[in-house]
Amino acid sequence: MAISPVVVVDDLSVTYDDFPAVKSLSLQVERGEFYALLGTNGAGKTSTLEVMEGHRQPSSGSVRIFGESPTNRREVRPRTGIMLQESGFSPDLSVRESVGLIGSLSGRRDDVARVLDISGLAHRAATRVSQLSGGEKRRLDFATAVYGGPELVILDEPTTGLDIQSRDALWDAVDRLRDRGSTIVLTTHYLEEAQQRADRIGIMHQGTLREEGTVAELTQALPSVISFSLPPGIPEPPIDTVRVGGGFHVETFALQKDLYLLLAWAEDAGVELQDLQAAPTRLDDVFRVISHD
Ligand SMILES: Nc1ncnc2c1ncn2[C@@H]1O[C@H](COP(=O)(O)OP(=O)(O)OP(=O)(O)O)[C@@H](O)[C@H]1O
Repeated sequence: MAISPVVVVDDLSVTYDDFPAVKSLSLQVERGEFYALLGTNGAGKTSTLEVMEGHRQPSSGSVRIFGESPTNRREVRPRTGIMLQESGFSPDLSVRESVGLIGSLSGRRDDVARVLDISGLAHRAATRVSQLSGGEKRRLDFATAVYGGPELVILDEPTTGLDIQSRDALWDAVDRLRDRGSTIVLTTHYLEEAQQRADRIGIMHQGTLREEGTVAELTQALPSVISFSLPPGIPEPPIDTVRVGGGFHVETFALQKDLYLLLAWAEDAGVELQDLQAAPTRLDDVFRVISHD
């Protein structure tokens, strides 16, 4: 029997007054998959996630989570952990009490001390929420989302405002959830996080999904770049170059072959290639092309 996708977004539109924020968006996230939804500011990512979370009604189209409407809280909530961009905690509760309370409302079970530990909040367990720093509040958001190891975890810009150690700790915790089979939906403006971790990436711009695929699929349409400088008086190498500033760029779909040609020429001519760099196409490059208009 085929396993149905965990998230199905079908022809979704979200309109605010007359403004179309999400336009006919369709995507699916399979069980165990890590899906990153990327896009420019205002592309419609949060609006899409809010419908997935059951916090917003679609203007048209539909979203199904585990085959159910996201507003069917009894079915969906115990299986879904959500880290919003902003969430409301009672300022007078301690961190331990907040995780225990919100965790138990999810209908899942867990050991509060364990959750505090993986979220980097063990040393703040007795601190009141009102006394947490911005980064510590993000960790608390994360703690409540991963409480009980939900089957689906939705993370809306989870690492914004976190220092590098906290980011590493957060991704370690997400890796452990994935090892146990959880499905992850992420939005982030840190493209390298998506490039390193996501199985598939969707790139939104102005309300529509412009591209979708693995990192390899998304980057293959754009060339890799070799860049270098030459000492004065040296003739140009026998491959197509573009002058950029004081140096040269080679745009290529055959990185290994062209790099070899360049290095062989430099070796034969006794030329030192200065500032040599050979970079495969990055997600940033794809993102820039898509979000140009
Ligand atoms: N409640 C609202 N009322 C009116 N317009 C809204 C509302 N919420 C969002 N918008 C508009 O809808 C568009 C999409 O917003 P959304 O927050 O979904 O984008 P986003 O991709 O998450 O952006 P960012 O990366 O900046 O968080 C934006 O132009 C935003 O101004």
